[in-house]
Amino acid sequence: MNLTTYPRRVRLIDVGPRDGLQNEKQPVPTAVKVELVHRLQAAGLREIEVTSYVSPKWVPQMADNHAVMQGIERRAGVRYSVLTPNMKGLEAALQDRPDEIVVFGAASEAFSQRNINCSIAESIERFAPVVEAARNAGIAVRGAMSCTVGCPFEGDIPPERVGMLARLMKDIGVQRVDVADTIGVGTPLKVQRAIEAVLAHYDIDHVSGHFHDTYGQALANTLAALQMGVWNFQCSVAGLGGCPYAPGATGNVATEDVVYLLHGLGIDTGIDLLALAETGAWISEQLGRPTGSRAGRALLARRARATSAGEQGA
Ligand SMILES: CC(C)(COP(=O)([O-])OP(=O)([O-])OC[C@H]1O[C@@H](n2cnc3c(N)ncnc32)[C@H](O)[C@@H]1OP(=O)([O-])[O-])[C@@H](O)C(=O)NCCC(=O)NCCSC(=O)C[C@@](C)(O)CC(=O)[O-]
Repeated sequence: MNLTTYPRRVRLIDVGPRDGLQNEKQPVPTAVKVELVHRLQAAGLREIEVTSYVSPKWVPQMADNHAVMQGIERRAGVRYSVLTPNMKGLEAALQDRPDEIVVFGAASEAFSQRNINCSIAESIERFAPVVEAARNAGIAVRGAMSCTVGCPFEGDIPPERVGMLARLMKDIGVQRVDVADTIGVGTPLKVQRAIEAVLAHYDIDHVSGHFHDTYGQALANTLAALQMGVWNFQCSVAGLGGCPYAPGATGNVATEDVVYLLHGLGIDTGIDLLALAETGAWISEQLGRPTGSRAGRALLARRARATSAGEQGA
């Protein structure tokens, strides 16, 4: 039997505090965001996307970026990243010393206009000085690439457009890129083609997968990316989230579900799955709804059954 070789370890970036919470209608208290970061790092996450320095008129939920960054107790070995769409965002972020900033562009013109109010070409012009200033300040730079398989306004996006965006990101000095299926319409082959187009410009160690789960394909897409050797993924605890400018899209694939898949494949993540499931249940309770993670729900239910059986046996 020809068994596929998977990476031996995988690095997960939990984007729950940022992507997960940015679309919440009710204000989420700063203290809850800070505690979420603390719980994620206690569960073993080594990369956390904490907040974004965007216009509070566009995304009110992230208006407390400074307070969140100042509130977290940083752990050695954990990388804290933040989104910065322009120089104004970077200047604000620099005061809080993130380890990494994220510029975010799109492979779709229509989405770029709706999300950041400019064309793809203009976005790259805006990002260039942001990338340069961040790198001069010793801060790493990631580039999020939205709509790499489909766009809520333009439909299917051909891989060549994704490759073109990756080249533009590379040209301005972005060190690694995320291949994002913003609205979760991708299926494994489409996702693999998008990644393949990016691999013409970035090596496999500098490409990550970011899959929303709208059509229930995110785990299959994760597996398809793993089969290509991708070993960095973004996901969101409890499956929180979605972009306010991507109508109809649901949250990211739940971190717990990805960890369950990876551990089942014998891949090391350094994450304590039960602690992560508890974190997913906790943040969902704070938001007043059940967790969106199936693995998280199942694990906690199994533990509750075991506890109750133990109590009855005692
Ligand atoms: C990019 C802008 C700012 C352009 O917005 P704009 O209106 O074109 O900006 P502007 O430069 O004309 O400025 C207009 C006003 O915004 C202020 N402003 C300008 N910049 C900032 C800033 N950085 N921080 C705070 N305020 C800012 C600026 O000071 C001014 O304030 P006013 O004079 O009117 O009071 C706006 O479109 C914006 O904030 N967009 C953010 C959209 C966003 O955050 N989307 C979600 C994140 S992306 C995502 O979720 C996808 C991802 C990454 O997860 C991957 C995937 O799944 O696809």
